[in-house]
Amino acid sequence: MAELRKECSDLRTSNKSMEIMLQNIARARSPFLPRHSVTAQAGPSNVLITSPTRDVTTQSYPFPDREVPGFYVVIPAGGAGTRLWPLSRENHPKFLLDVNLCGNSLLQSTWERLLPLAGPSRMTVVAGPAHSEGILGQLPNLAPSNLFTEPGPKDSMAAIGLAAAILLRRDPDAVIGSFAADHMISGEEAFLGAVTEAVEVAKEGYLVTIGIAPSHPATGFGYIRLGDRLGLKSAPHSRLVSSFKEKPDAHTAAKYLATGQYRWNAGMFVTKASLLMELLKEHCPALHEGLMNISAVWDDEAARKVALEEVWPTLEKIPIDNAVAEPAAAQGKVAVIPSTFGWDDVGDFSSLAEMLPAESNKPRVLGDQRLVVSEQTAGGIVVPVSGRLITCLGVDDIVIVDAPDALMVTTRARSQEVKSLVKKCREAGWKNLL
Ligand SMILES: Nc1nc2c(ncn2[C@@H]2O[C@H](COP(=O)(O)OP(=O)(O)O[C@H]3O[C@H](CO)[C@@H](O)[C@H](O)[C@@H]3O)[C@@H](O)[C@H]2O)c(=O)[nH]1
Repeated sequence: MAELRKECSDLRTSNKSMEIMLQNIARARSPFLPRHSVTAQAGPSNVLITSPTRDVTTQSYPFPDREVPGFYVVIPAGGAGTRLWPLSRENHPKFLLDVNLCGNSLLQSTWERLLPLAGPSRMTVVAGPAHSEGILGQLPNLAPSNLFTEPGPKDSMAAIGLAAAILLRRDPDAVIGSFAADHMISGEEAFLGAVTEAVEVAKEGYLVTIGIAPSHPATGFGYIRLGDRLGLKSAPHSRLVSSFKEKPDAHTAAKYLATGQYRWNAGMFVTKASLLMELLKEHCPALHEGLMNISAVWDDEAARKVALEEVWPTLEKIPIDNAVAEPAAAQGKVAVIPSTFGWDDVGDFSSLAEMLPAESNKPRVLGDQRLVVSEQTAGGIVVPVSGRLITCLGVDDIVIVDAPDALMVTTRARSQEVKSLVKKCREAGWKNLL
């Protein structure tokens, strides 16, 4: 018996070491994978994904004073973030990467930031089937029943609408807040304060967004024009949204900034689930009907599978901004909480560069500084991943990303266009590297 016990113990140790070894290998391959993650390759102790005992209702909740009762977090985790290729790949999209080498992926940081408000049982994620395993591996406290798997990308309205329709059936009074899985935020207290205020305004029957103070005339974001103050005691900063302006050109963006009346749209929406579905019914009735039909059978696995197969492909592909936010703003039903926390959608290598400390006449380095030797090369960003030495001379504002299997070189000004480079690689037959 003692021998058997020792054998079991040895086996457990070797499984454990195997897991650590595999995680270390994965990390050595890419330092941009987060520190804490249980993946399918992690070996036999990978029970989190299938374990029927993964029960969030029994988990401890360490932030009782921050909790907002009845508030549900929805994290749409879509898109591959191809502008960050070759760091991001189809199997490791931006939200699963630790892009600033802080130890957490963007998804994990999003989860931790919002957990105090909702607690694990009211945290939900909407994502495609290819990423379910990665998501559950990175978020061990996410209940599998709170991961809403969509068969294919249908843009943000269908993703957020699916979560809203399911949560509405679970809790008719649910207030939901949707927050992208792959954004960076600094000033977390200000962020939590803004969301808490947004919930108060949502309870008054508004679709509420959070407006970010713009720091430069960005062309990759939507803008929100501020309207009148709402005058709510519980939400002193709240204003009506006068209108949304999606991704203006540089000239128009500069004009917006000069007025002081615009905020960036960070794609954060807080609303009663019932209001979101009413607005959807009014402005996109077919999409509303499809989502209501799917949510009606969500808890029946077989019926859900059929509904997703039959209905999902027919749904309209439309962003939440166009589907409901813009038309509802014209009806005076959208409010904004202008806020001051730092925010970025880390959309490309140029915005990643902005997050790193600058040194004069040197590129910023994301990774091991010793691997980059440069002269007269200012303003750019170098990402050494492969481990080889990278040298540059006289190439200002350059972007170099040196992954083991692909090297990407561009300029900061053109880093938004990496997306089209990825498309070109696909056409050239390099699908396995994307
Ligand atoms: N699950 C899922 N999520 C999706 C899908 N499509 C988009 N999303 C998620 O919805 C959010 C917004 O989608 P994007 O496609 O990234 O939007 P965008 O063009 O960048 O513009 C929106 O976000 C900007 C801020 O990043 C805003 O400035 C802009 O006004 C707009 O709201 C992101 O979190 C993205 O992951 C989808 O098919 N499925």
